[in-house]
Amino acid sequence: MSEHSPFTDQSTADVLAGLDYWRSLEIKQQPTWPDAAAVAAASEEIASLPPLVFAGEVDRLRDRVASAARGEAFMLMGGDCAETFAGATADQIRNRVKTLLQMAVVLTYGASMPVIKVGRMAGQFAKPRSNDFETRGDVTLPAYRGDIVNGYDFTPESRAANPERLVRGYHTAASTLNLIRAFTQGGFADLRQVHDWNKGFTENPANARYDKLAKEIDRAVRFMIATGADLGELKRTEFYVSHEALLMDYERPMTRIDSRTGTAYNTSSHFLWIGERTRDLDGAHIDFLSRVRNPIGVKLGPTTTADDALALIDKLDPNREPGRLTFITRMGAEKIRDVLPPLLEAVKDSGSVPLWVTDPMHGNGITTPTGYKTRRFDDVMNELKGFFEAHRQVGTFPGGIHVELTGDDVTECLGGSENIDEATLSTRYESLCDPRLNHMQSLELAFQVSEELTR
Ligand SMILES: O=C[C@H](O)[C@H](O)COP(=O)(O)O
Ligand SMILES: C=C(OP(=O)(O)O)C(=O)O
Repeated sequence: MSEHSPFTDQSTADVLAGLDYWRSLEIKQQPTWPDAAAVAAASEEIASLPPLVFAGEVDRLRDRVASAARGEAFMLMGGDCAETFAGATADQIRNRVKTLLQMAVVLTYGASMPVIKVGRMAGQFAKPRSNDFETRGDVTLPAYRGDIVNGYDFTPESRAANPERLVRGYHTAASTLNLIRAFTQGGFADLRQVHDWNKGFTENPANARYDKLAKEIDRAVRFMIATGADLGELKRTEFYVSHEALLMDYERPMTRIDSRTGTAYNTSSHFLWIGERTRDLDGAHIDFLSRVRNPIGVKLGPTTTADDALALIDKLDPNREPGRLTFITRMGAEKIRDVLPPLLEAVKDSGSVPLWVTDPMHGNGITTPTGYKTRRFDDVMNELKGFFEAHRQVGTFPGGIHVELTGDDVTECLGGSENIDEATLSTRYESLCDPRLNHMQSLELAFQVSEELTR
């Protein structure tokens, strides 16, 4: 079995053998399952269930990512930090899709180019953690690793990793994706309706500063409708899903050989990313994802060197395939202006054209004295601005944003036009892991990014 292989000219047996090569490598952030036989049975069951996405859709997204990397489109990726099984309700899924659609309209105007909409949804159930254990008082239990692994309740039973959750994760992803497809193809995404929702946002006096931009968008949308643009096209929209490819007992059985090409596709999602904690060059996650055809993202934190970025390109995109690789930078507002430009320079000179996306959330976490994990809206915006500045400085294209958000009126991040303060956090803090922007904060961010894009 080869250590690393290109996609072409391989027998099915070789492709399949390659998909298990990661088992011989160091692997991070996996749960300790109490019952190996039960995990094997769950993985086998998942392997027998239908794919969640079709390889042709994955190919189309790769083309879209390629166009964004060339500066001809902009990517919007967003959703929960950790999706939960209980949260896979019609209302919550609708609110998230609605928020992303609203943001996309605003960004489309700012970028004057198509926006690729990707929900961090239908599979974002596994979480990497800083510590394997959590202590409350004198009780220490395994950390919560996402609903696909264990429960959030702080009891030994709930925190034990339970392989039955793997199968439930599949079914919850399936029903979530089914509703997303219904919403985005069945009329809910109608541009005229989305535009009306956005009017609600800017009519709120708290958002008066966006009035001018909102009026310009209004004129542009009305012009488009008046030109008689294809009404069918206004009603539907392309929408993709993504999640962190973390939990191998789920990702491996969801990876199948495409009958059209004989190559491997991870059919759990259109787009998959590798997290900051699992992107070791010689580790299991990088090897496994180097062998699937999906467009792949890699998170790059503040310690990333130019050599790291170049080595990741060689490993994940040896053929320099357009749309294959996305770098999602999450440097922190204080560091991005220093750390990002040298990376952009080095990669620019390498001949490879990855899509550059900013995640302004993960480098800006703080914990309040009362114990709430939160982020300041101003820090998030500061990192976003730093991202645009760095690209302007180097002459590369700032191709997208990746944001933890929800469509609900939660109080998890500080600031924004509603001025959420520390005392308010407790009123509706629902995230089981990291804090998300709420509906209003998400739209406000879209307006500010749109302003940045029009510059
Ligand atoms: O979403 C990202 C990580 O899973 C999260 O930041 C880890 O949080 P922790 O440091 O509380 O484990
Ligand atoms: C864990 C995440 O991010 P990072 O790997 O950048 O910390 C995440 O996006 O959920």
